[in-house]
Amino acid sequence: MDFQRAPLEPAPAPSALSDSFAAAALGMTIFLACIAGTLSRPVEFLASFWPANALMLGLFMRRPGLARDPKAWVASACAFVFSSLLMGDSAAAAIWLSFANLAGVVAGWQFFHGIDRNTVLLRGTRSALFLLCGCIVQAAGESIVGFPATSFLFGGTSFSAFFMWFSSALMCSMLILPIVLSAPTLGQVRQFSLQECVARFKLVHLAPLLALIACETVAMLLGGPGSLVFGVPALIWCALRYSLFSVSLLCLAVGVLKSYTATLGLITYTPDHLVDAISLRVGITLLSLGPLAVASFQSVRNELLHKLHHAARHDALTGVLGRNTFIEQCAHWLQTLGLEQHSAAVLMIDLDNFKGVNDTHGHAAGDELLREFTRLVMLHLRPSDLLGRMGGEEFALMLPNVSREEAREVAERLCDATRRHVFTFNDEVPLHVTVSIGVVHQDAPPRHAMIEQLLREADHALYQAKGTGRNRVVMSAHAVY
Ligand SMILES: Nc1nc2c(ncn2[C@@H]2O[C@H](COP(=O)(O)OP(=O)(O)OP(=O)(O)O)[C@@H](O)[C@H]2O)c(=O)[nH]1
Repeated sequence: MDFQRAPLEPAPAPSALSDSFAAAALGMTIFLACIAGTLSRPVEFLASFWPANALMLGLFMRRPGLARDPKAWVASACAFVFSSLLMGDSAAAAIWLSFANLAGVVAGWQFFHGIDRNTVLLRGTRSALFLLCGCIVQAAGESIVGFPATSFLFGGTSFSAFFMWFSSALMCSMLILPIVLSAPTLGQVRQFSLQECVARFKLVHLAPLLALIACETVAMLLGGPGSLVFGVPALIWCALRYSLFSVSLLCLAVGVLKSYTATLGLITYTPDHLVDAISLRVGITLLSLGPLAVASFQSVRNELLHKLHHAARHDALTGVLGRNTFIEQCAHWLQTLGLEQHSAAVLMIDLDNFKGVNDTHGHAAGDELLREFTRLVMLHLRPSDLLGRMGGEEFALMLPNVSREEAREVAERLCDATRRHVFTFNDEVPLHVTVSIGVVHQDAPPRHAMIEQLLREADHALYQAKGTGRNRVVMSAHAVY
């Protein structure tokens, strides 16, 4: 499914102000990236590391609405031209080079535009392969337009100019794009809790990173052509343990390190060392492909496992705990917190004459009623309360640390709220339903108290509520010993 071709999701329509702000922010980001890239220029040749184009393409892929906004293109074009002029290029060179940069982004955007969004955002099993192809297309786009300018400006053959540009663009895209695509959203950053992170941290989590540092140190000390891949096992280990974003950052760090240490070994990124420079850049590009493929595969797998785990533990219709999970969690509470002599109440809740709803309004309406009823109940619960669907139209609720009176009050409130609530299905006739509730309360549940016993007592009370006319709460007189 992940490689199925489908248009990217349309972005929500932002306001004109936020549109302009986004375009201006993009222009400023591109400008700064261009300045940073220009600083990596060897004398009399193109920059050896140029992150601006991949950054622009990545932002477009993350926010497709931006790519459809002409203001974003104008802001980026201005950023390319002004930064080039600022760094001393002639007007003709600035315009030509900027045009080449934009041509690469257009080519990359055209490639990724029709691909399934999960695949584009590196959450598909074939994402890494699509990423490589997209980077090749982007690099080809900019180098085809830009290489005549290079040989014109800096001399050398057209052949060397093309391949120098192509290999540099390919490496930059492969190192920068995954970072932009997997970077956490603002919402995720806001949710991030440093305290939680520190609490979960174990020294063993650092092992893959330390292994990578060790491998790269040995690679630097030993040198030689094979040293390019010394870090691969450690990078794969990182890909198995860390998030895709972290792995992308590590690939960038390793790529930049390799690129830099090669210059100490006297490779220069000019046509003087054409073959070595191209070979190294393609090597770095392919080096990060493996870890990125593993990391994106891992993120797909983790997401699926999370969904599977959630589906196994929750009721598919209402989203509350399933029967087994409810019993498991209540048992856990009794075994742990119950030891500290807390009190607890268990409520069995059953909609009255639900069969009539199904018969009169249809099964779909019955389903919708169950969903809405669940939402209604949830409004009256504390975060520590547990709600589970025991089957059909029967729910169980565990209220930890409540007195007998409080438990009765909660049950009465639920009964009352259900009676008053108007259920509607697809604008049809409004419907009123009632609920019967059986409650068992226990002061200081004994250690051996079984949730099954409590449920049985609550069920017995529910049976009495049904037998005495429904739409009521019955408190069990029994306690579990
Ligand atoms: N729509 C829908 N109906 C369900 C679901 N699960 C069980 N039912 C129906 O719920 C109805 C329960 O009927 P009964 O056990 O007779 O209960 P009741 O009609 O509520 O009567 P009392 O409990 O005695 O008040 C049956 O018709 C089941 O088919 C479900 O997931 N969705």
